[in-house]
Amino acid sequence: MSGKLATDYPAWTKLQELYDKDHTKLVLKDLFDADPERFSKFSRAYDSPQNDVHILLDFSKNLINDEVFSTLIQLAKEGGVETARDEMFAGKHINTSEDRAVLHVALRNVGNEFKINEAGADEVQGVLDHMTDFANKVRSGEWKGYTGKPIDTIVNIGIGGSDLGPVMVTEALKPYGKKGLKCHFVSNVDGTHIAEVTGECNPETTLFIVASKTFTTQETITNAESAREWFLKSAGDKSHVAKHFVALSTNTKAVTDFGISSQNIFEFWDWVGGRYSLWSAIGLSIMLYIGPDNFQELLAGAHEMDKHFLETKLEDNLPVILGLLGIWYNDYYGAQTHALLPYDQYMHKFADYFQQGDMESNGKFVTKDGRRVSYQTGPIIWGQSGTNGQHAFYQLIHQGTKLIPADFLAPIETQNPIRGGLHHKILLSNFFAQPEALAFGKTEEQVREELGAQAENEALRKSKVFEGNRPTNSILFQKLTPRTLGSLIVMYEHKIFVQGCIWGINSFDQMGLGKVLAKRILGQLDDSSKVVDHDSSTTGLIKHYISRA
Ligand SMILES: O=P(O)(O)OC[C@H]1O[C@@H](O)[C@@H](O)[C@@H](O)[C@@H]1O
Repeated sequence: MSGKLATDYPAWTKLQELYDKDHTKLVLKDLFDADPERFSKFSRAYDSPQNDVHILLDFSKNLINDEVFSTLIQLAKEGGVETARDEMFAGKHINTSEDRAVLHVALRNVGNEFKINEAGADEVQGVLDHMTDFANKVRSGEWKGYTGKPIDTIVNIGIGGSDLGPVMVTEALKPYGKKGLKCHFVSNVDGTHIAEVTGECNPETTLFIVASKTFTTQETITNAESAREWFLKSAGDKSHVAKHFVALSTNTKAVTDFGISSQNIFEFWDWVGGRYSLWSAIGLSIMLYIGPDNFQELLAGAHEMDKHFLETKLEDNLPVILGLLGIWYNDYYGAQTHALLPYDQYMHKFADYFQQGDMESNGKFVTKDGRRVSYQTGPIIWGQSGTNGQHAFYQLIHQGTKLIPADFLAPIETQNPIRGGLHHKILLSNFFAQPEALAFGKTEEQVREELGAQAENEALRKSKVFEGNRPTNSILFQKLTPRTLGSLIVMYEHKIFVQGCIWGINSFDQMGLGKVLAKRILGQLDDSSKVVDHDSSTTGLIKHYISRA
């Protein structure tokens, strides 16, 4: 990552020329009519080395032709994606503002294939062993609560990267979860969240996992203190905390100050970014739920996709292709958003997860060398599982005025083949139908034929036209196994990397402003005479609150 501006690259300029010259001609119907081989040309199959993960990426329904595609690949070359990628894997401090390496790839370095020289990288296995030992004890019932009962409920207390990954993965891998083990996730500082969750827990059989890289995050520490208070109301003796509270953190001092025993700390390192941390100790709730073997599978799938990203030439490289297509719409077509639409109910938190993954990474307006960009960077990521989204917001994607590139994802095999697979066939028929409808729409002529005598009603006729030409990727994978999920997550992680690299921004830092202001305001909320140094709106709001609280 050079910190260069994307506009410095000749391919960037050439893409603008291609857009100006050709975008009116990039009509999917015509492109498919002109080339019967378009699907095979613009799709790529990924098969894992042991042939247990299959992912097909069909990107033929994108507004591209050969020249656009090859120029996008050229942009990746000029943008130094390969060099930056190699630097990341080698442990170079590519997070320049924080002078840190970016080594989530070291967390899933199965078999130590990548040689990484960075303090802590050689401790990864030790922490995994610690997690495995602990998970086995809890899952087998050997680990007992303060009254001698086994644990049947885990509560992960964390926010942002210390919450979203564990939530998303435990939901996605429910079929692999331990029956009878309940998992809760408390993130919001709104007391409602912890109160509702503890309301469902028995202190004798509940394990709290306090997940915080820094162990200073106000929401998490407040929730953890409240959980401890709730627990001690029943347990009485503080020495029981050790059986019911563990911590996942890089800040061991703050954890022991909190009262958690040093044996119950699962560590990680400053080169693990919060939004890339589910592979680290932050994944303890995942391991407890799906078991160490399945967690290992998740890591293996992640590692295999790392290798794919590292070793595959750019034009066949899934994260590179996804990243470049995103740039094409974001920077040339003016698309503001990108939708993630998994046709798998278990993936219902996938878009939420990548909302943070992508938007916190690439929502930046200065390059790594401090220049303001003159182009759009990270897109707004959103989405929902299909088919629910179809009955909510797809109308706007089909007939609205905005261009919304979307990724459709679906498993070939369902985990729940009820009624002879009927549900899954219906689900998949929608998965196939939507991108087709988005691409090819319905012309006024077709509407006229359908309407018969009513076709003379011009308003009615026009309202039924679907212009089509709305771009999508279709991603079909075999089955949502732990290994496949690991690969899918990493495919998107590296997509974000590719884009950040070309935009010249630092995808791995995060500067918080709201957090600092909130702390100052907290000290003013009890006394209106303390409400100083704000604009009149903020002052008015705080004083209104104080007068009525
Ligand atoms: O894990 P901790 O340190 O509590 O941070 C929790 C979260 O805080 C947010 O503001 C972001 O920076 C996230 O990336 C991070 O995951």
